[in-house]
Amino acid sequence: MTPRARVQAAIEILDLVVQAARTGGASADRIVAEGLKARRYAGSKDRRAIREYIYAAIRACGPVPQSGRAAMLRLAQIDPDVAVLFDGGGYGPAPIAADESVAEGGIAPAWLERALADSGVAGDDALALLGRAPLDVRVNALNASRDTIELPETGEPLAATAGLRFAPGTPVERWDAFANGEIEVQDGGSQLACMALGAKPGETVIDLCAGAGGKTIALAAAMANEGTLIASDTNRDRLSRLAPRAERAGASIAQTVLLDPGRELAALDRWRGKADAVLVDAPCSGTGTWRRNPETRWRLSESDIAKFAAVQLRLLEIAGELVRPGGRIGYITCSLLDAEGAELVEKFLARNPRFFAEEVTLPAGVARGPGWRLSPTISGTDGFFIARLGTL
Ligand SMILES: C[S@@+](CC[C@H](N)C(=O)[O-])C[C@H]1O[C@@H](n2cnc3c(N)ncnc32)[C@H](O)[C@@H]1O
Repeated sequence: MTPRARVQAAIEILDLVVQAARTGGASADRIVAEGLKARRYAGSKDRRAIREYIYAAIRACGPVPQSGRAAMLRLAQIDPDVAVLFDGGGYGPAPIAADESVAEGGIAPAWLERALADSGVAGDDALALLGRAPLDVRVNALNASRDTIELPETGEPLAATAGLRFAPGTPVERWDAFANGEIEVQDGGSQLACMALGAKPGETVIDLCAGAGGKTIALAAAMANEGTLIASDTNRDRLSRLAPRAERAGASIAQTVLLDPGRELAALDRWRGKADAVLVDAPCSGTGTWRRNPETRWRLSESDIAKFAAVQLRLLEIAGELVRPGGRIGYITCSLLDAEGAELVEKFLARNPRFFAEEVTLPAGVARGPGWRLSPTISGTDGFFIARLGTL
């Protein structure tokens, strides 16, 4: 394919991405994968180039663009190599008309950019949310150690004690060490967030929002596979993906418990007041993960933030019911909005005087209100808010 034909293919796939963002349809990753698969004539280099054009255009637009073409025209405004391909040549995009609408630039829709700035994320800190994410792995302490593991490439040690960083695109999932459960793909920020809970061998730990178990298997490693580790979630599909991952990692103590939305405590009743530690990796707006999913910023509306905060508060209350006196809650969101982080935890603490904020001191990050902040500029990781709440 010629470069201009690649740009035109990117525009067509972007149209679907934009439409899905407006209507709550499939993720950009899925649409791009399907769009590339459908273009049988595209070779591997073409596919890579088309994908890069698509994600560069997504990153270049702040608010949701009018169309795929408007998004690509925004990219053309800042990248002359793209602009020259709008020359009317065969299979390429039509030349740019004088009065054509071009998508707006920026970090995110204006209300969201303001909310981030109000939460102390502006300028370069905000821009870095749209950078390209590195590829981090966690060496699984159940099967290997960071100091002695032998891998096909040398990774850069991270602040997280078991973390190694590789260049994006490194085929770690094809390495023997991955198949053997010696390494897991996990952002360094997620690794630090798990460390904050301080799970120990022999404890009873509940990973309340376990999803497909990324953090559960890190907790099993921290617990040296000794104790009780409950992985619960309301989403059956995600939870069903946990068992094969846990098996590969040798995380034999992980037990899954499917929760009924609205009646979560029913299935967890036997651990009420008994857990040493509860991890609440709450559903959130995901503002800290735009490096991986940049189009998700087009899917958020102002009212979503209040809805997430209500769920987060409720999940903290559930965790409060599960934790034993003297136990602790680890609260994590991959959002940098205070409404889902510092302010949310303050609200929980005001309503639950039995709990208090414990000091979080991780090897990377900075204090933020009653908790801790990680971000691409602060810690070189995805953005997170982490709090550790002790109880009397
Ligand atoms: C940020 S994700 C968790 C990611 C996971 N811990 C990991 O490390 O891969 C949030 C999870 O919360 C779950 N969730 C949403 N509402 C819930 C509820 N009421 N009770 C438990 N889990 C819930 C979602 O299904 C989702 O899997």
